[in-house]
Parts: sequence; C-alpha cells; structure tokens
Amino acid sequence: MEVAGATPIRVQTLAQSKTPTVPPQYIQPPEHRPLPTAAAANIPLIDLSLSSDAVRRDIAGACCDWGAFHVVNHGVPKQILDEMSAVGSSFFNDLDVSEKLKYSCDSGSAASEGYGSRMLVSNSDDTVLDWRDYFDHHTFPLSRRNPCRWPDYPPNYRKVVEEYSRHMKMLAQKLLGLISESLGLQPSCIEDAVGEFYQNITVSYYPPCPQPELTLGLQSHSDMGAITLLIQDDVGGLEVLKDGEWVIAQPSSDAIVVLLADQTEVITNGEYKSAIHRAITNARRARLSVAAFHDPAKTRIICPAPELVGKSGAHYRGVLYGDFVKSWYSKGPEGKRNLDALRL
Ligand SMILES: O=C(O)CCC(=O)C(=O)O
Ligand SMILES: [Fe+2]
Repeated sequence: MEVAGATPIRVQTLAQSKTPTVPPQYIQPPEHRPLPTAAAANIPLIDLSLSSDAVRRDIAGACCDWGAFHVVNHGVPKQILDEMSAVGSSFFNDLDVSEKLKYSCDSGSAASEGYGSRMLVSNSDDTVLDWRDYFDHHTFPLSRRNPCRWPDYPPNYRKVVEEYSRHMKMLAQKLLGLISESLGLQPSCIEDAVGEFYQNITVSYYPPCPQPELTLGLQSHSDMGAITLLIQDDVGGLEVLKDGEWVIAQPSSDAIVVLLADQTEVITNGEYKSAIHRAITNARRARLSVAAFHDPAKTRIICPAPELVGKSGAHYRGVLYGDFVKSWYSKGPEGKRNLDALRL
C-alpha cells in the first residue's frame, strides 16, 4: 500500500535502479508466469475496406472465436496514432519522476485519473503487482474532461489526447454498429444498450524487467466495459487467451487492436465473448501501449438484448454497471470471475 507522505512506488524507478532481481511483490505464482509463445501466432485481422458483407462475416467469426482482432483501413489517420504514442512516450521518458509524480492518481479510488502503477484498490499484502506504470485520462463525456489534470509536456500533449479520443470514440461506435449487424441486430442495438460512452484513455508504460519469466506487465483480465481499442509500439507483449493457450498479438503499425469487453458479452447474451488478455514483460526494451476504453455510465443497468434472449433464455442477470466496477477493482479480475458471477 502507498503510505501517505511517502514517495509512491513507480516501476520505472525500480527498473532504473538496475536491481538484478525483481522485488518479491512482483513475482507471479508459477501457474501465472509467462511461457515462451510460438512467434507465428496472431489474432485475426479484419480489413474494414472490404464489402460490408465480408466485414460482417469476418467480425462474426473473430467475435465468436476470439473476442479480439486487429482492424486495418479503420479510417483513423496514421498521424494521430503516431502522435498519441509519441506524446505518451515523451511523458514517461523525458520527464523526471518528480515532475511525473505531480500528476499522481489517487491510489485509494478505482480508475482515478492520473499517473499510477497499482491498478487494484485492494490493500491486501498478497496482491501480486504488475510491472507497469500508467497514465489514465478521463475523456468522455465532456463533463468528466479536465485537461488541466493531464501533462502539459510535450506542449501538444493535451491537444493530441483530445484528437485521439475523438477518433477512438467514432471508431468504437462504428465497430459496435458492425458487431450488432453481424448478429442480425439493428446497427444501434449495442450502443443503445451501453448508453452514453464513458471513455477512459490509459497510456501503459512497461519498463524493461530483469526477470521477465517471473513477472507480468499486466495480469490476466478481460476489460469490464463494452469495447477497448488499443495501439502498441513494435516491442510486443500483448497476449490473448484462445482455447487455453496464450497467443501473441503481433504489433502492426497500421492496425488497431479491438478487444470485446464484458458488457458486450452480457448484451450479446454470450454469443460473443470478451477477450481474456494480459501483457508480458521483456528484459531489453520498454514497451508502450495506449488503450481507449468505452464503458457504460455507472448508473446504467446492463442486461442481454431482448432480441437475443430467444428460446434459451437470458444467460446473464442484469447488473448495475457501477456495482460491476466496484467488484472488479476490489476483488480483482482473476480471469473472468466478475462476469462468471452474473451467469444464470
Ligand atoms: O498494454 C497492453 O497491451 C494491454 C493493456 C490492457 O489490457 C489494459 O490496460 O486493460
Ligand atoms: Fe485490458
């Protein structure tokens, strides 16, 4: 736990101290440690410039079998993706830790905005920590947005996050439309069920790790909202669980990773599954990713779409999204334990 008044721990500072071993709190139990993965594996790739029939067919396949895929020809200018990665990288690499700590998030509350390292709010001593620092931005709805809480270095940081956030929101809307249509639903079906998007953008920074075989950059989880859009640099480290095996999502500079999140699994009554994923570390190079999460409001009740309940009935009970979030951050993700608790 971070003690009031003490300097909070950041993984980047630990890594810079060049210790040959990781502190014990970062050592995963043997069953969670990463194994060498086949380099050839990858998640499916969907070209959004194909005919709409082909796109819907490819999306249906990827959402049933994986819950995760790359999209290309997605309409987001490459320059915006590159600028977002560049300002994120500059914050972590070009500022002194004392400057960065001025933006510290509140480590006692879930998903608070700012610079942090510890994801869960639980204070229990047996929580294994992630080898990751992050900066979380609250971007939509605009009533949550206060760019003064974001870094002002490099000088274009805030403008780039605003532009990036706008493009990611549009792409998330487009993808939820295609995902709805791929199930034979009206294009607006999933977006209507989610309601106004609560969008958070998290830049994750994974410093080189002296013992990558013992650690995880980010523990295994599925994202809790509706849909996540993610970009990563060329280092690689994102893995998706498929049929019990970890498959690497190979970096591709033009592609955006799409991860279905838990509320989409509920709304589709389990026809589509949220993706379990994690990040591994490496000893040589720091890695950067930027995730844009699109979630319901905490006051929203999420339940299976009536059109998909049909003869077999609802497979999940309805949940107040705020309760789901509270449980996720206090109990931890542990695979899909929070979603499993909703199954009927
Ligand atoms: O860094 C990554 O590739 C994964 C990030 C992620 O899964 C998350 O922030 O929820
Ligand atoms: Fe995630």
